[in-house]
Amino acid sequence: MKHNGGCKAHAVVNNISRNEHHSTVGSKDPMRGSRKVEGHFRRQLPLTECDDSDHTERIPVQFDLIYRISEYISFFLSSMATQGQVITCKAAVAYEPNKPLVIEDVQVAPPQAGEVRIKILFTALCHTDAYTWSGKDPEGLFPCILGHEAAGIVESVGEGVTEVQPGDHVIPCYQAECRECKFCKSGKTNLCGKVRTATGAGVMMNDRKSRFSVNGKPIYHFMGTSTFSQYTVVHDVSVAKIDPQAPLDKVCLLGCGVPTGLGAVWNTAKVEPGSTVAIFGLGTVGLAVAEGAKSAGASRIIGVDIDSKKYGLAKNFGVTEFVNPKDHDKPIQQVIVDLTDGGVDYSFECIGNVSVMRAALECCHKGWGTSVIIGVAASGQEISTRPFQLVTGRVWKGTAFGGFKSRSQVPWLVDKYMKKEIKIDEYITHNLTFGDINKAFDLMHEGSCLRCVLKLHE
Ligand SMILES: NC(=O)C1=CN([C@@H]2O[C@H](COP(=O)(O)OP(=O)(O)OC[C@H]3O[C@@H](n4cnc5c(N)ncnc54)[C@H](O)[C@@H]3O)[C@@H](O)[C@H]2O)C=CC1
Ligand SMILES: N[C@@H](CCC(=O)N[C@@H](CSC=O)C(=O)NCC(=O)O)C(=O)O
Ligand SMILES: [Zn+2]
Ligand SMILES: [Zn+2]
Repeated sequence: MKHNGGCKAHAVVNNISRNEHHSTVGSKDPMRGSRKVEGHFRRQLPLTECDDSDHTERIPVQFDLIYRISEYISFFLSSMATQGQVITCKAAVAYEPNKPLVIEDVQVAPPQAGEVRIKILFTALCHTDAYTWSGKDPEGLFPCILGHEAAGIVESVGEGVTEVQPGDHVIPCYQAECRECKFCKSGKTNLCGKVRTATGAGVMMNDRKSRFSVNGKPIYHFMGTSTFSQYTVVHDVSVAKIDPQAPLDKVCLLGCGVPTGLGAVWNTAKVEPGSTVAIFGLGTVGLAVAEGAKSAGASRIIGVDIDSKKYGLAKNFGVTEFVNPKDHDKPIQQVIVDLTDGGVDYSFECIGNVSVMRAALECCHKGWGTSVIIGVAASGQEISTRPFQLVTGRVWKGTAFGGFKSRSQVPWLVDKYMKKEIKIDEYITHNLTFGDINKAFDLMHEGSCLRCVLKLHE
């Protein structure tokens, strides 16, 4: 007799089926159906139908456990062979601003004290990677290995690392959390000061040197993560250990864009039920703001984008109305003020355009409206408005990683995804292999691409 969905084992079967289905959407994965001992492939095991007897109901659970143990042993043995050694692997090197990334053999040194070497299995591309690659980031250094939205497995750890070990499934976090510095202890911010000077300078804290090189020439790290590499080295305070059952080809998105949008609403703005919200820019970050606002009970969620095609998609994330500034002669802030009886309660800038940041502030309601800057603007750009806008009660804020404390809260976000309480799959519009990374950047500039996930190992 076929299962009817009521048993515990069936829940596991459903979970596996769901992940298997989504992992293949839009993908021509030659590994599909194989038993590759890595991340989400574990889910692609053939499952026998379960029936109502206790015996057959337990089969998928036991199978899953056995597979997890064998996966762990296999990974442990392979990492024994590489621990303490330089690993030569493929990485995408950005040699100069805007010049195509070059996939080549890179030497990755072993982790030193307080460092973790991670085998990156999947990485997505974020607009900030393109921003730094464009040469407009004042902290941008070349040659470097970009990438900061990824998931992988710990290969080896340096001296003194206690919170992760080889085999752990992890998400590298560009925003560290040491729990000891004055930022971490303040309880007022998710920013951490422990390794920030090093990550901004493209090196590791210990010796202020890079762990990456090509034929002896150092290559800079980026954002303390450098996930466009099959192996990377990060500080231990920048590693979130996650549920090993989570599909790494999905939860890699929890390294940046999705938490940023959700957290901007939940942590930074603290949107209340019934609030009105305007979102400028409906890319992944803006759509995650919409998702967060919907879950917070916002009554109206107005999406603003110069690409009208975004509206159809945005409705699925909670956007209730859409405005294209190109359809109006009036300034966009005036359009929104007129639509909302004096302005919205909260607005979010998710583009990185300083003129739009001004509009986002000025479309907020007098007396209490709060605008949150999320977008990253180019070097030399500055924001401006009449101080009267603030004198009359509007509040201007900004957010990094949505105010989430990375090591503590990324695992919580993974659990929320596993419980289907937050979306991830819906943001993934494209899946490509690592060799197609330059094509993935081209796609990013097309309106139809939200997130493109790259598979780093065949
Ligand atoms: N503060 C933080 O922690 C983070 C900031 N970011 C930044 O957030 C921004 C958004 O990132 P993504 O969603 O990945 O980018 P995206 O490029 O996918 O989305 C931007 C959207 O803005 C729209 N747009 C462009 N110009 C516009 C204008 N003048 N008016 C209205 N809409 C306009 C585009 O059509 C697009 O839909 C970027 O600047 C990125 O660097 C990203 C992640 C974290
Ligand atoms: N390097 C840039 C600033 C880039 C920036 O603002 N980064 C965001 C994250 S963007 C992710 O996609 C951030 O969290 N900033 C806080 C931080 O400590 O870096 C510049 O110098 O302008
Ligand atoms: Zn990002
Ligand atoms: Zn800290």
